[in-house]
Amino acid sequence: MATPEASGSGRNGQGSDPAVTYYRLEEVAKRNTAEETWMVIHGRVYDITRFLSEHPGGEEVLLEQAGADATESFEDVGHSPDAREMLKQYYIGDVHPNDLKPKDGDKKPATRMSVDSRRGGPASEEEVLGRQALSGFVKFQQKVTLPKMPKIKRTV
Ligand code: HEM
Repeated sequence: MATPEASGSGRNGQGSDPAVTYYRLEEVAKRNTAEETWMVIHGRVYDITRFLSEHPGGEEVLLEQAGADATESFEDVGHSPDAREMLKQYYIGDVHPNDLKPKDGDKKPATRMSVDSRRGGPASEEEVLGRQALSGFVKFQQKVTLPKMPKIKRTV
């Protein structure tokens, strides 16, 4: 390793599991050849160099994803439970927490929030304008119609 930063993979504190080796995506990206092939699947880093020639789906598809996050491609293929089990043999560590995209767990809630802003997300511009228009209309209606309302005369 050239610089301490580059070898900064190693173990890392900051609320992370000390038993796990964390890798920066920058480091994973360097392992993008048939001589050294790493890939990320669901936030975990795999060294699949020795698996390349054994992959039932062929070497080429793996090399296309080498050094990158292959989660989507891996899932798109609909790999069997056996294939998922195989992953364990090649696991070398986790993606460094600072490099984790808010994707894995947070993507879906974020989408839901944008659809349903009552869950705490910021209201869209249209929604704000809509609310303002509605409240303006109600105020206008009160001003216009209330004075014209007939007074109820008590007869008793
Ligand atoms: C280290 C990660 C991977 C492992 C352990 C793995 C393992 C396997 C296994 C065991 C199969 C046989 C079918 C099954 O059991 O599901 C398979 C098929 C296949 N895999 Fe992977 N795979 C990996 C990554 C990938 C990636 C990243 C891609 C795509 C970019 C991919 C594409 C395919 C394709 C196209 C097939 C053939 C499916 C078919 O012919 O039905 N695999 N893989």
